[in-house]
Amino acid sequence: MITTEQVLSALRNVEDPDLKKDLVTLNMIKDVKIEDNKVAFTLELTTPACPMKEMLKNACTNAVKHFVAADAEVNINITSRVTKPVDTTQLNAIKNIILVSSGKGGVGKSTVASNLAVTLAAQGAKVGLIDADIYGPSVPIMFGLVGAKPSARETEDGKTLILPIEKYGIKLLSLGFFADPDQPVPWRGPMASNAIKQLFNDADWGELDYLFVDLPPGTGDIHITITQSFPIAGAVIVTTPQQVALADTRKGLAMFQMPSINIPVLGVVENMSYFTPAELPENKYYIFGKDGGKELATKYNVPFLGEIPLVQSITAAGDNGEPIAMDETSPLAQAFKEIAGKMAQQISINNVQPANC
Ligand SMILES: Nc1ncnc2c1ncn2[C@@H]1O[C@H](COP(=O)(O)OP(=O)(O)OP(=O)(O)O)[C@@H](O)[C@H]1O
Repeated sequence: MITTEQVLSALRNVEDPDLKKDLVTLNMIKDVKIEDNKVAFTLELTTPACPMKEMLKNACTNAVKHFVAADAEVNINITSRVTKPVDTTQLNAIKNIILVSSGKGGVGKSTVASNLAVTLAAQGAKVGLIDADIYGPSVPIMFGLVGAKPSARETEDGKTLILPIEKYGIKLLSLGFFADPDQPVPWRGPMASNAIKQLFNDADWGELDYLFVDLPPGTGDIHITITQSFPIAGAVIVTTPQQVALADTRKGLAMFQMPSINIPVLGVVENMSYFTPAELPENKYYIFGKDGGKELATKYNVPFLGEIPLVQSITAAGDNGEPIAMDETSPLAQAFKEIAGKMAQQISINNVQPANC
């Protein structure tokens, strides 16, 4: 007769390679049920985007068969409960705020933010996206919401909350929703900072696992406001491979690592890494240089999250209001899945509670 204790004891031999603890100590094994030689339990991961899902599942099965009974039939149900940084009481229902940043404009920051958001939402995470790009908010275009206006609701204590607009399962707010798309808004520093703060504090976000923030390019007032006003889980840095872009990216990255800002850099994404013609998908032309993003990540000792090729369909999808990662058949959906997985994994590592150590 197999017992729950035997199963748990076997699973103590399976370690989460990132969190460096066994799954039982990490409290990731739930609902163990045993009937004859049938062993069922739930494996609760720290993100639905976990890239090690299959590996951990196999390791659990092997551990039960090896340490308990070779003929055990193991049935594992995988769920997730996204973790949050240790000491955040502010914006409590938002577990992880992720800044998407770039040193230069036009390198694909909004494209990366939108596609990562879509990817995580498709995997079952609760996702929000704030477009804080005061110079050219692109989220309304990328989500087919040009001209959309969010509504508001009154709370019981008389406060007015903006209701984010929901599209593809993502809650969205953009500065672009509050301005005429054809009229440039000459934001002055304090005005822009206040508007951004409102998008966080005066909106009805509900519960979110990940809230992405598409920052303006460079390093400026908005960056300072956000990093000093809210608990940030980390920053994703987007660059292209050219030296001119990398030079600016270095500055952006160094800003997050300054002791006064001190925000974890979750990793570098290299966009427009190479050109691939649709008719010759095997051919890769490194027109802007090779491995610049990877080398930058190595130099600053931060993870390299992945490469995204330069392909026409990305622009077309963005312009049509459907981020490319929504198309599961596109190789880009796979690229974004890998990047999202590595990013979420990095957040989970940073969020390990000291109590577990
Ligand atoms: N990998 C890619 N392949 C082809 N086109 C791309 C790629 N990445 C981004 N683009 C296109 O490049 C343009 C700029 O991208 P995006 O708006 O994401 O950049 P950004 O860094 O957010 O710019 P901004 O500085 O305006 O905020 C868009 O038209 C987008 O569709």
